[in-house]
Amino acid sequence: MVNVDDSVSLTMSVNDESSRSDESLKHISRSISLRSYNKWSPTEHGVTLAWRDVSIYASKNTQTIKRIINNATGAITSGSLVAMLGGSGSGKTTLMSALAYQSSPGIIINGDILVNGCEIGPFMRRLSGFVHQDDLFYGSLTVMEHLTVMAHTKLDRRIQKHEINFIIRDVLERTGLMKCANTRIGEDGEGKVLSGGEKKRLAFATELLTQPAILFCDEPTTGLDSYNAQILVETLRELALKRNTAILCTIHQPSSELFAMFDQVLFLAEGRIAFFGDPDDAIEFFAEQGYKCPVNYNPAEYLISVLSTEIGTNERASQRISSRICDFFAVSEASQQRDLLVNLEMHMYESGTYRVQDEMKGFKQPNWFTVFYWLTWRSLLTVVRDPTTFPIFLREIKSGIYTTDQFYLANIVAMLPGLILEPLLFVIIAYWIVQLRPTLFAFIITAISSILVMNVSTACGCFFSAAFNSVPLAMAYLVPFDYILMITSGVFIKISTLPDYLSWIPYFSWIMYGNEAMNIAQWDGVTNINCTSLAATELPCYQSGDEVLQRYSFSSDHLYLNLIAMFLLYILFHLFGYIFLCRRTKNL
Ligand SMILES: Nc1ncnc2c1ncn2[C@@H]1O[C@H](COP(=O)(O)OP(=O)(O)OP(=O)(O)O)[C@@H](O)[C@H]1O
Repeated sequence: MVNVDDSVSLTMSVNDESSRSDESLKHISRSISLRSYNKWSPTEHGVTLAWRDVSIYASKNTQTIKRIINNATGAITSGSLVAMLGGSGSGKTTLMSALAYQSSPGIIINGDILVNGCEIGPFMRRLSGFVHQDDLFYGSLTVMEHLTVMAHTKLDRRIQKHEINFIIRDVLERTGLMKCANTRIGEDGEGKVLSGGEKKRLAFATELLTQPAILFCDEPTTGLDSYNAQILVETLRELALKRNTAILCTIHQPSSELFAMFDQVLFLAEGRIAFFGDPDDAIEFFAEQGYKCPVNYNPAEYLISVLSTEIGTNERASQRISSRICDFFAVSEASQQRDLLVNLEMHMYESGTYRVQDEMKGFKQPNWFTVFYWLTWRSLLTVVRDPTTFPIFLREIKSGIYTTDQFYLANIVAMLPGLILEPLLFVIIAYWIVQLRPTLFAFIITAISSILVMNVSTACGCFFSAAFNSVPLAMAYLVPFDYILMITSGVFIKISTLPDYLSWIPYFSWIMYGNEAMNIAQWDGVTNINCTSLAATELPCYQSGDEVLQRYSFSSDHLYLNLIAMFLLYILFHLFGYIFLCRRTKNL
């Protein structure tokens, strides 16, 4: 175990060996003073996120592997606001996702990524927040409703209700959203809803609920005008300073003012680091390489354009330029300064035996039923106000807010009231208009059968939606499946006349079960059907209810079996739906 004194003396010895300037010593010892090394406690002492020789590959299949990041080394410390810049496709999102432990399936990462001398792992979900470029929300909820659900599903279970309310108010104030607390989030293209800037701030507010030690933001200013972009970066700066949070943002073409607001800037070119240091030093470094930013020019835009690969005739020449700049940076003073900090972290990693669990076990997940309750509440609001979308579920599952079973059950429970009330209302109205059998028993069986048919149909829909990735594909299978079950429901074909190889199909037809149960309720025990009004027609005359049932190959003995069969089909479809949903979230 390494203690504070060891770490400081280690800094000194590293410093002596490398004969670094006083300034670099000051820089390093500033980060050391933020924490002690005899206990792994990023939430208490702040974080240093360091990565060394990180290469990232994407594999489409076993034959094709593409290198996206090439030997990147760097570190960010608590309280600093760092921007990652580079041309489109230079690897910003890929590197940031890897640092946040949020890489997609098929991405291979080589190299070391450490938080306070510990290899990153699933604990990053607790320790960090990730603000995605595209804001996905349940548009039918208000800002307050959204934050309430998120707070109850993300925060420690021991936090009291009044404390949760205080935390929500605090993040609303911090992000300037107090005035729109009761505004509907809304979908794009709707009337009076949150603006783009407010939605972006809501995405931050959601992440800030857990007070993350590290915050990753993927292009937070994209889509905002320069005024809103500046306000947002100011909010981030304040957060870094006051809460000691380490913040890493990827950013596209920031204005000169925005560029100067970052503590450090990291330039990527074709997966390599072209510069990492102060914004002013970046301008100076590029000028030393012969790329002096012209007066009245936006420096970030100019430096990115120097590093960007021009497609076409100049492609090779521009690749050579960016590669040369990366080579120069690798041996520059700024790079060596950064390496000191990274090497120290690596030393901690190699010699320390930190117990990540000690820090993480202090956190108590909200209990299963609390999460289930809040998801059900959100689903109910959404069902009543607006249907929802799948991408939000995938994102929230990926960030570990809840589990698939909680989500699936919550949605079933939220749908139930509608799926009971709707068929019940239909039966109450239609039953008496059509003048069906006027007994309470017949009425109850008809109502129960209708409710079960409706629920099994929805369960079947859930199963198909979970099993297929796209609506058209799900429909391509669902529609013929539905027709087959309808045809074999007993109304169109006498079931006993089906050929042997098709005779099993009605067993899967909940429409047949519902139809048989309702027919039994109407005809069982009827003995005297009056056929006089049919005399003039050629329709056959059935004298008793039994004869009617036989006409459809139904049997009055099957009444309760039909109801049980529909219930079993309901369970079966939901079970398969759940299994397929789990399959789709397995590799997230
Ligand atoms: N899973 C993947 N499989 C194959 N290639 C990938 C994968 N992810 C990223 N890439 C490729 O890696 C390169 C870098 O992508 P990345 O999204 O990290 O770039 P970026 O700098 O964030 O770009 P932009 O600014 O346009 O969002 C791109 O060429 C992209 O096509």
